Amino acid sequence: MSRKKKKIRASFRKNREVRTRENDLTRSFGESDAEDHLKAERISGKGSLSRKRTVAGGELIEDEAGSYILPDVDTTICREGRVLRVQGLVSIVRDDQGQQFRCATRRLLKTLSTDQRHVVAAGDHVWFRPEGDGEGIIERVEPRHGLLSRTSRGRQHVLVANVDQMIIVASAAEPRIKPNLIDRYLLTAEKTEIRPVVCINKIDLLDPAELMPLVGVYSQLGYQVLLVSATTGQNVAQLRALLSDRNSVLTGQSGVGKSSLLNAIEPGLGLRVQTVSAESQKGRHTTTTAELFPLECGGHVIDTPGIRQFQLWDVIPEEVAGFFRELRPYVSQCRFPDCTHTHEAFCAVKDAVADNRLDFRRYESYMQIQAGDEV
Ligand SMILES: Nc1nc2c(ncn2[C@@H]2O[C@H](COP(=O)(O)OP(=O)(O)OP(=O)(O)O)[C@@H](O)[C@H]2O)c(=O)[nH]1
Ligand SMILES: [Zn+2]
Repeated sequence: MSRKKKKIRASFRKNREVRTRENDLTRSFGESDAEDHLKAERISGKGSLSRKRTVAGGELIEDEAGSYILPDVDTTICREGRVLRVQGLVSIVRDDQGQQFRCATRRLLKTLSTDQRHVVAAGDHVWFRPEGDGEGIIERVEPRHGLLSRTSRGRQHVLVANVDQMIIVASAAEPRIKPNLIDRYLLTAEKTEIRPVVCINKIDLLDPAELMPLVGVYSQLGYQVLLVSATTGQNVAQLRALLSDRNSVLTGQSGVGKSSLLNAIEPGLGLRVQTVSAESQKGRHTTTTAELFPLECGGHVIDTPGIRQFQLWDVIPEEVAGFFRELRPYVSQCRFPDCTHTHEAFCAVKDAVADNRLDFRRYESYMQIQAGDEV
C-alpha cells in the first residue's frame, strides 16, 4: 500500500474512533454532558480526542506520521455550500444549485472550537449533511482567507470570511467627497489584505476633471479607481464586471449611493439588502451581523450596517505607517527607530513630504489616523 493510501486509511480510522467516542459519550452521559466530557478529555490529554486540533474554524486530525490532516467528509452524502448568514445557532447555507438550508453545526466542531459562538461565519465554505426539509448539519468548515473581524475582550470575532474585494464607495458630491475617509478604508483593506477598489459615485453632479488630482494620487499608488453614476448608468457595467464572480464587501458612509448602485447593477437588489438590514437591526448583535447576497452575474456582495462603517477597529498608532503604501519605503530611513513621523527631527517621511515626493494630503490623513482623530 502506498504511503498516501496508508495516510488516508489512518485518517479514516482515526475519524471513526473520534465519532465512536463521541457517540459513546453521548449515550453514557446525554448530549449536553457528553460535550463537557469530550472537552475534559481533550484538556487532560486523555482519550482519543487528545490528538485533534481546531484550525481556522475547521478541525484537523493528527495522523500516524504526526502531521495534521482534515478529517474525511462523506462526499456521497454531504454537499458543499456557502454560509450566507448566521442567526444565533443557525447558519443559512446555500448550495451551488441555489437551494438554501438552515443548518446547525456539528457538535464536535463546536466542542473543539476555542470560541463556540463563532465556529461558523458568514462567507464560510462548508460541507454540510442535508437532513431533509431544507435543514442540515455543518460537518466541516474549509480554511479561510480574507477575513473581516473585530477584537472584543481579547477575542477575535470573524464577521465575514473569504472576502476578495472591498468596494470603497464615496460620492463626488452630496455628500462631498471625504478623502480622509477613503484613506481610512484603504488602511483597513491593507490590514486585512483585501483588494480595495475606490468607487466614486454621483459623477453626474460635477465635472469629473475636478476629481483628477485625487484619482491621480490613488492610481499612482496602484489602487483601482472607478468613477460611476447610479443615476446616469455611467460605468455601471464596469462595476458589475468587477463584482461578478467575486465576494465584495461594500463600505462607505451613508448617502453615497450604495443601495442605488446595487439597484443599477441588479434591479431590486438594493431593496432586498435594505429590507434584510432593517430586520437585522432589530436583532441583538446589530453591529456584527453580515450577510452575503448572491448576484445574478455570479459572486456575492456583502452590504450590512455593521460592515459598511467597518474601519480601524484594531489598528494601533505604531502600525499606521506600515499600512500607508507610499510611506513604507521611508520609515526605515528615519534617524530614530521609534519615529512617529510627526514631530521628530531627521525623519525621512517628513523630508519626503517637504520636497513633494509624498502627497501632502495623504500625509495629513496619516497624521490624523495616527493621532486617533475622529473623521
Ligand atoms: N445625482 C445622483 N444621485 C444619486 C446617485 N446615486 C444615488 N443618488 C442619490 O443619493 C441618495 C442616497 O442614495 P442611497 O443609495 O440611499 O445611498 P446609500 O449609500 O445606500 O445610503 P445608506 O443606506 O444611508 O447607507 C438618494 O437620494 C439617491 O437617489 C448618483 O449617481 N447621482
Ligand atoms: Zn520618521
